[in-house]
Amino acid sequence: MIEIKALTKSYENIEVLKGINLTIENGSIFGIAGRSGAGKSTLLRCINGIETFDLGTIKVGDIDVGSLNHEEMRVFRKNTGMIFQNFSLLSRASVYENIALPMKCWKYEKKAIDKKIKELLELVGIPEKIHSKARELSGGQKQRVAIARALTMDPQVLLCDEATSALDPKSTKAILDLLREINAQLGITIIVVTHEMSVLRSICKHVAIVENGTIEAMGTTDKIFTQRPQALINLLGNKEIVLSKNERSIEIFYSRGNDQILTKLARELEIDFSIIGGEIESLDENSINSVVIKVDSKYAENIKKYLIHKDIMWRELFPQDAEVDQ
Ligand SMILES: Nc1ncnc2c1ncn2[C@@H]1O[C@H](COP(=O)(O)OP(=O)(O)OP(=O)(O)O)[C@@H](O)[C@H]1O
Repeated sequence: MIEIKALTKSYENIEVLKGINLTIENGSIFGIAGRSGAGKSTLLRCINGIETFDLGTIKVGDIDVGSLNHEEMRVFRKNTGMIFQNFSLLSRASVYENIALPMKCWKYEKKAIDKKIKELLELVGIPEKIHSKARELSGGQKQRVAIARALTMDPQVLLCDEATSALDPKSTKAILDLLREINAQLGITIIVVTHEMSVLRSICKHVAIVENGTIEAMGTTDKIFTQRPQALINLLGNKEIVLSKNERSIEIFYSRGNDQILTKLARELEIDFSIIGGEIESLDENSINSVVIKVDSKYAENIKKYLIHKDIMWRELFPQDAEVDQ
């Protein structure tokens, strides 16, 4: 378990983390979201000891990160792998050389290095690239190499700082699938810092939203995206909905198990509605998509009852100042 209590951190006189409290269970995939400058990366760097902090405690398992001396910190860092948006590879070096780096630092034998690199390249799905130069790889392949390098020391925690932000949607999906697989196969706790809602919705079970150095919302991803605390709305921006009198708007959240909900709703209740918005991230088992419908207000209560009966998450959306017939 990672336990952060009352963590504060300043750069010169500016406090960028203002009393962070956070608990992350072992083996979970935990998302940290927030606007640029909110303090997400600083928090991540405090967790793995790259950055010192002023007050509070960070415990990773039974290790009290703030109390480690130089040598203990070196050993501790073996236990936390990290990947970045820009991959941080040596571009002229080969895939083999890039992945071998941490093991060479720890003076592993060549035989052990060869074996580990072979295993890791199988795991990340690019065994044939072992002798390619890093600069010859696509973005997604580079991130696979970075993931392999981050796993060389068999860490229990993998920190991902905007790891998919530089990738196209297809590569993003492939890297997220890989992270999910690594989490399931190796039981590694993964902390994902991102500003992309689709990343949170696709792989994180729990989410914390950081605003200006404090955690303003925290909970399961389902709960955060259905209850939409103010911090999420600030991050997403409000949906613009135009309703005329006698119209209502309902947002319906669904996953792969109930992706036919709209057609069933229309057929079983014998009603018409318009689709006026939505966010379809993917149809993975775990991801939650949403669709916004506009209906005649006389159908609204029946629709809500139907969704409750079917155990489907929903919420009613109100325009700021449209004339809604309450
Ligand atoms: N080394 C540093 N020295 C001084 N100020 C810093 C340093 N690193 C970060 N900051 C400041 O701390 C604040 C938080 O930065 P941080 O990088 O943690 O935010 P972030 O939420 O990760 O943003 P982004 O998504 O843009 O990376 C910012 O105001 C930033 O300018």
